[in-house]
This record gives sequence, structure tokens and C-alpha cells, in this order.
Amino acid sequence: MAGPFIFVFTGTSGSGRKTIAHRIGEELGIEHVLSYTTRPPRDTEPPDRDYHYITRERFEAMERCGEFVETAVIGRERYGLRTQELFKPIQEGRHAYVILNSEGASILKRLYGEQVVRLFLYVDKRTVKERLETKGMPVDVIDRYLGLYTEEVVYRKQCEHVIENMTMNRSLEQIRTAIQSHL
Ligand SMILES: Nc1ncnc2c1ncn2[C@@H]1O[C@H](COP(=O)(O)OP(=O)(O)OP(=O)(O)O)[C@@H](O)[C@H]1O
Ligand SMILES: Nc1nc2c(ncn2[C@@H]2O[C@H](COP(=O)(O)O)[C@@H](O)[C@H]2O)c(=O)[nH]1
Repeated sequence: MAGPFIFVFTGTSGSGRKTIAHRIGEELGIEHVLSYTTRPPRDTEPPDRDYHYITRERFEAMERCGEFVETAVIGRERYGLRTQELFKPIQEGRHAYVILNSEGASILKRLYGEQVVRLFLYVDKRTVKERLETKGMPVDVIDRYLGLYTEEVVYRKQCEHVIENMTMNRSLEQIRTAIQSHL
């Protein structure tokens, strides 16, 4: 077996990255390394599943201590991956997955090369809107996601795997195949 690998789920906002990543991670026994964020949890998000939610003060203190491998500013909020959490599974010989925007995905790729596999998920804009409305996402967040779409979708050209997430079972099958091609 090669690796261990860091599988990076990236793509257009609202494309289903979290849903697909958690399903595949659970099925294949790949560990989720959560990002830290200063943004508050949304009503639709179970506590502690998607992020470590922390205050801005704590985020900035961690940043000053050099604890993050990468950080991003999105809107007014901060996001970051803690180096020691990312490398714990890797050092112990286990694969890990993270969910990042294109900026974070590029940084990890630059730093860790072939150990990083980027899986780009996308759907068309109308589907993003429909799914997020159904999920009960606030209108301002949906509008922000849709506003980012054109800028985000071009990153697919740089990713190792590109999946259009229209049908859950088909996407899961494509991602399973993509991941297994590295193992
Ligand atoms: N293949 C699919 N078919 C139908 N609905 C889906 C599919 N994949 C995901 N969804 C639904 O779309 C919604 C958005 O998915 P999810 O929150 O996983 O997206 P995301 O890309 O992680 O969003 P974010 O940009 O907030 O990180 C959820 O309600 C999810 O259940
Ligand atoms: N570069 C990073 N991007 C991250 C990180 N954690 C999440 N994200 C991405 O941010 C946006 C916004 O997420 P939302 O949950 O607030 O809607 C989305 O694209 C995430 O994938 C991170 O640590 N670094």
C-alpha cells in the first residue's frame, strides 16, 4: 500500500463535499481532520462534526504560535488546519481527509506533493441553490456561495479527480474508485 495520503475534498461551495466526504471516510475508514473556524455553527450543522468552532482570540493565539499548516480568510471569518492534527494519522500510517477551498488545497499540494490527492466536486448553480434551500441554509450564505461559483469552478483543471455530484450513489462509486486507485 502506498501513502499514507491526505485526500482533499474541494470544489464549488454547496456541491456536497461534506456529505460525500463523511460517507466515504466512514466507509473506507479514512480519518477526518477537522478545520478550526471562527464562524459560529449554523442551525443546520451538528456540533463538532464539521469544524472545531473557536473564538477569534483563540484562533489568533494559535496562529501566533505557528500551529496552523494553512489558514484562509473567507468573508469576515478565519479557517485553518492544525499541523499536529493533520500529521497525527499520517505519522501513524493512516490516511486522512480534509475539506478545503481551492486556496487551502493548493497550499497542501505545494507542501506535500504526491501525498496530497485533490477530489473536486461540483454541480451546476441551480442545483446548489435548490439543495441549499432544501437544507435550510440562510439566504445570504446561498447568495455568497453562488457569487463564488465562477471563480471556484475553474480550479477543477488542477485537481487529480473531478466528480459531478448529481447522483449520490454514482458520485460515491466514482470517489471510491478514485481513492482506491491510490491505495
Ligand atoms: N448527490 C446528491 N444528491 C442530492 N443531494 C445531495 C447530494 N450530495 C449532497 N447533497 C445535499 O446537498 C446539500 C449540500 O451538501 P453539503 O453541505 O455536503 O455541501 P458542501 O459542499 O459541503 O457545502 P459547503 O460549501 O457548505 O461546505 C446537503 O443537504 C446534502 O444532503
Ligand atoms: N483554506 C481553507 N478552507 C477551508 C478550511 N475549512 C473550511 N474551508 C472552506 O471554507 C469555505 C467556507 O466554508 P463554510 O463551511 O463556512 O461555508 C468552504 O469552501 C470550505 O471548504 C480551512 O481550514 N482552510
